[in-house]
Amino acid sequence: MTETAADTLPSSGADDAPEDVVEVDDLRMRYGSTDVLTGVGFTARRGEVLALLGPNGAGKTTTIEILEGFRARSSGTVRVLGTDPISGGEAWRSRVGIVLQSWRDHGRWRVRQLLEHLARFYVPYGDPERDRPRETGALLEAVGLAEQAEHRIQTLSGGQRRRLDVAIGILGRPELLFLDEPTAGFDPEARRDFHDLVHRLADEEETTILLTTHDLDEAEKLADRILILAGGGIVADGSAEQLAQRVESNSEVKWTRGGQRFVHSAPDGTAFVRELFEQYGTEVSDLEVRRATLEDVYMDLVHRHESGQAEGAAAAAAEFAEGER
Ligand SMILES: Nc1ncnc2c1ncn2[C@@H]1O[C@H](COP(=O)(O)OP(=O)(O)OP(=O)(O)O)[C@@H](O)[C@H]1O
Repeated sequence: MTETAADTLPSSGADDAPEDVVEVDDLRMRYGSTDVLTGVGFTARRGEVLALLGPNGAGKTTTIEILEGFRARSSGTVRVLGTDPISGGEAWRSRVGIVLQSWRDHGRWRVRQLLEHLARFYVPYGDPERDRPRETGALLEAVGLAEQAEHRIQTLSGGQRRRLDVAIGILGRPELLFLDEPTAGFDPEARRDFHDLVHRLADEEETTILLTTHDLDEAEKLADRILILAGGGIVADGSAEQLAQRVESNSEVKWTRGGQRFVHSAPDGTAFVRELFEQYGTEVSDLEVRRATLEDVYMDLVHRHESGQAEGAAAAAAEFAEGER
């Protein structure tokens, strides 16, 4: 990332920008006679990282493509950076970053060459608040491709190509970044570097980030808020901790006493541990308490939807989101 004054100083004009970068209300999408989205609603604020989760075919890519302006919706209200994406012009597009599929068409180009070529698009849209485009050398460093700068794209590994996709997505220092399954094919180190990059973009540049992933661990690590899309609507909206509180699941308590390992499932883990210590005191060691994880929440909500309780789940989500505001 370039080290310019725009990186480190708070941007004056940004304070006037609307807090809600994405506003979606009653979004519906029908393909032929199939309703895929039947009333999606959510907002994303400046600098917020949102993970959109949901089973295969739930409509995550459809939702993102509508927000990107690549797909016309059937009905509903959508505002992205204050504009309806379907009528967003070039200036609007320059403020949005997109990481979709790999760039397969430019195999003979060199990494730096492609980035410098694409960077020209952003030159007319530079502004004092956000220095556009990023300087290529700093960008290559930020995504871990400095050593491959002069390599042809067709010689990159799958993970390196994905890093290039990310570089292309953030080249214009976007205010809003869409990432569709960004870490598919990343090794653990690349994944961690990418997570650091996402945190830096959100914290230092107040970039709003909307990502889709099937990796619940990744969603939990990256996202300020998690949205679960199932049955055509958002059935959960909140932080991982907030969602975990919604699921009535037992805590799993493990401990060792007299050289033996014990496991117990209790509705109230804290009360059980208190009793355990009252009874056995210092004989208890290696205590572990595991509460509901994001995976438990996800499974619970998606199964509830699949077993026909979708409306109840969606209504509970709306009520919960309202209570959190
Ligand atoms: N252009 C299209 N024409 C008809 N149906 C489509 C079209 N695009 C997507 N669909 C259908 O809409 C549904 C949602 O697809 P979408 O790709 O948005 O889901 P997704 O949540 O992103 O899935 P995945 O997790 O598998 O990527 C699927 O049933 C899909 O077959």
